[in-house]
Amino acid sequence: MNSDRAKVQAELDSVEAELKVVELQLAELLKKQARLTSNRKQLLRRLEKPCDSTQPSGSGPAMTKQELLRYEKDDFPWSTELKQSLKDVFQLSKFRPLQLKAINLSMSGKDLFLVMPTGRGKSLCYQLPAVCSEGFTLVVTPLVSLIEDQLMYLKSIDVEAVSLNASSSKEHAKMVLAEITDTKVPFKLLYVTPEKIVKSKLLMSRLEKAYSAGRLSRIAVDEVHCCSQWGHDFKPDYKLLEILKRQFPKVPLLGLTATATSSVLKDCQKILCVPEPITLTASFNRTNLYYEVRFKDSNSDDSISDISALIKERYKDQSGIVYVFSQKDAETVSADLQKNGVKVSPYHANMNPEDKSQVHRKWATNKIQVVVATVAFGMGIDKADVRFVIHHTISKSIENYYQESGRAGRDDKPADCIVYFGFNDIFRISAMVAMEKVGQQKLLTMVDYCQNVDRCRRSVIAVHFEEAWDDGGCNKMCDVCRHGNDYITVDITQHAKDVVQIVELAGSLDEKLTPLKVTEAWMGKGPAKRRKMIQTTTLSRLEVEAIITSLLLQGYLGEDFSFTPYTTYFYLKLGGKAPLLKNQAHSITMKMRRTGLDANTEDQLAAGVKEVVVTSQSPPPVAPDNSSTPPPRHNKLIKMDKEHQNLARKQDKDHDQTESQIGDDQNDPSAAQPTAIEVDVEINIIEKVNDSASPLPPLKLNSKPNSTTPQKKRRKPCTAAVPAPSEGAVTDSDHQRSALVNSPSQVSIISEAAVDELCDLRNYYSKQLRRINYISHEYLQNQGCSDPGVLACIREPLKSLRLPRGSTIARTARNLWTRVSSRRKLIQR
Ligand SMILES: Nc1ncnc2c1ncn2[C@@H]1O[C@H](COP(=O)(O)OP(=O)(O)OP(=O)(O)O)[C@@H](O)[C@H]1O
Repeated sequence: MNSDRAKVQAELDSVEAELKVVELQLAELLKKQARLTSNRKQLLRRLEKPCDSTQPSGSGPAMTKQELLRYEKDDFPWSTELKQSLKDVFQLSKFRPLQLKAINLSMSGKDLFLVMPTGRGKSLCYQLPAVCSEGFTLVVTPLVSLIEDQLMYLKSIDVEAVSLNASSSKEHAKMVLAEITDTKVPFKLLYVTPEKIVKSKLLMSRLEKAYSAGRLSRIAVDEVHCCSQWGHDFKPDYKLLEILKRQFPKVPLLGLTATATSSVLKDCQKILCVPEPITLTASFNRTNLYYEVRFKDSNSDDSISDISALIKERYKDQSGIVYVFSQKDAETVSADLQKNGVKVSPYHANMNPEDKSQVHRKWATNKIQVVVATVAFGMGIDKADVRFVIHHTISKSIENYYQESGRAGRDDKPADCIVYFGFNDIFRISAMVAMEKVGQQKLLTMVDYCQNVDRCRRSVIAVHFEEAWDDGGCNKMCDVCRHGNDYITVDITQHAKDVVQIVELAGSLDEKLTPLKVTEAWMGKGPAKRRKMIQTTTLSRLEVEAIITSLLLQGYLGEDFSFTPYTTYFYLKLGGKAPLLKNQAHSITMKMRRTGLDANTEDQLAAGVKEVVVTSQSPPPVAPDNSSTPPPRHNKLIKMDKEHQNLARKQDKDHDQTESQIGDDQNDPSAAQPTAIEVDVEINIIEKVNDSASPLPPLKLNSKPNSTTPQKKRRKPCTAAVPAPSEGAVTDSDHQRSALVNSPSQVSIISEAAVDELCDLRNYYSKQLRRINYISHEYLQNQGCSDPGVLACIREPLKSLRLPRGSTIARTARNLWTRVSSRRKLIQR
């Protein structure tokens, strides 16, 4: 009954495990379906409409393409003044794409979201209307430094602008507040930080007065993506800006951003209470920027010397920025570059304001060539001739990367954006963004951008901004398009299993492994104890890291964090897709850059290719038929396989020898019995029990086999009942067994109750051994022998009391007997 239940339970467990795998596969397929459906929708939309760089918001008022085209014209009542001011005030000859349309829409009183890449001239879209309108424009900007930059610029072109922020003096604030309600208000633009709007009741009351008097002509919310938690730069005060539309419903609002996706914009629209804004999105394709990813080697990080060489040679006398991860990195990288003869200065948030503006000034006037900066050096940096932006560490998201790298080439001339991608950096950043809502997700998109070896980099960026750029438009302005398909497609299923096994093993030992520990364990550098239990690899560190990264990206591994008051630790855990690896049919591939792989490594990787190796030059080789032969593995694994085979062969040999010994025994007439019944004691399966073959009536022992595994055949009840011996003292039953003890039960092993007997024998001998051990131990100690070697030697046989798998009853019984005898001899000596 119990064995039936166990059987059913085992089957149920297996069905449940399979169901889990199917569920995961379904989830994967559903995800794929959603992706494809959305892709189809976008493509259909593109087919329906003639192609244009502007995309009216789907949520906006039903404005047709034709109607929107109207706003590109210059026959509006304000058009002449616009043209004049563009030239006279801003000293610009013509509009850039989308500027005129945005300005006309805003001048017409429409609410508008303008999504335009960094450096393309968003500011003009509210500055020019401000100059050409009555009253003033309220501009909400997140940073005081940004405000100061804008004020400086506007002052230089004689446009009156003022600001109110936390650092404004009392007198200045008083003067500005008074001017807001002055009908002869002299300024055209009022810049404020969001917290000023949220916290200053006085400011709000003055703005209400200006609104009633019709003097508040427009509201511009710069960096509007900061409203949304889904954006990469969420700022809590932005969330409270809903007050603007609530208090000033008739004033047109213009939201500006360089990086918002449509879901972020939808969120912003809701937060700002703008019911039906028109969204204009300019193409994000900065055709003059060259994108490249370089790999940092964890063994010998030579990124600094690489960067120094680039700056001194390729970018000689050209201006650039090197972005780093932390303030400390800013100092050290800057010092290292200086040592290498590059004119640089660090820049980070912890510097005092004078030092910051001094560095900014020196860089802007080309007194220093490079600023080594954290992201604090960002918004408002408007130097036209930046020829390179190098990321010493990856950014925390594609949006961040796009914006940071986008500070290059604002003058539309060619410029380079290079990122150094290091395995360890992923986890430094991951720990940093652990508390952010979608921090990990966004970081992984950046990692994917870097790990990618086959898709045009600008089209990866495009997908992120929901644009569709075809690779043809890249003009070899990214490393992938420039160097062709220099990659191999590798089947990493076995590698994945090995890595997952390492993480699984750690989990079972209640251990957490950092990515470094996983890497080292897999490369065979962990503790010897663990090394024995896992499959190690001889792949190079770079490949090992690439595979682990790929498993993280594909969801076979996941992130696990542990927080202390001072730091956040990152560990690897099993990802949601790890159970799929239990399915034999499941396979994983990854594309790996060929450049940098040495021939040996490439062979090792290629050996694991089950499917195809693709390069643009060579046709795909025919996939080997792996139905009968397992795929070759790389050297170390092959070596391990060989070791396993040798061990197996040795075991077979031992087995044969033992069998032949048994054969010899069987030649002994006293032992001449029908063939011994082969019983796998561990799983307790009785192949066949021949009742009639029993020469002696079977012995019935009370104790039952300690096994839960179902048995194939019920044994016949035995008649001769012998009570089990009690622990310690020699009992009557011990004496009853004397026959058994004095001979290795060669007779009983072929009886129909052989298995029962064996188990009972085992119990019996076990107790005997324990007793003998105890006595011998005492005895030896009494004799003054406490030599640990002797004691260990006595104890040793006790450790292996479990019967080996595949052993015959005869062999096992004899083993036990030999042990008992040898112990006895030892005591008697
Ligand atoms: N029509 C134009 N013709 C030539 N230059 C222009 C034009 N419009 C703007 N610019 C210049 O482009 C540069 C960038 O403009 P602006 O600072 O407004 O960009 P932005 O889109 O706001 O960038 P960011 O997102 O970094 O703030 C400025 O130097 C500006 O003078």
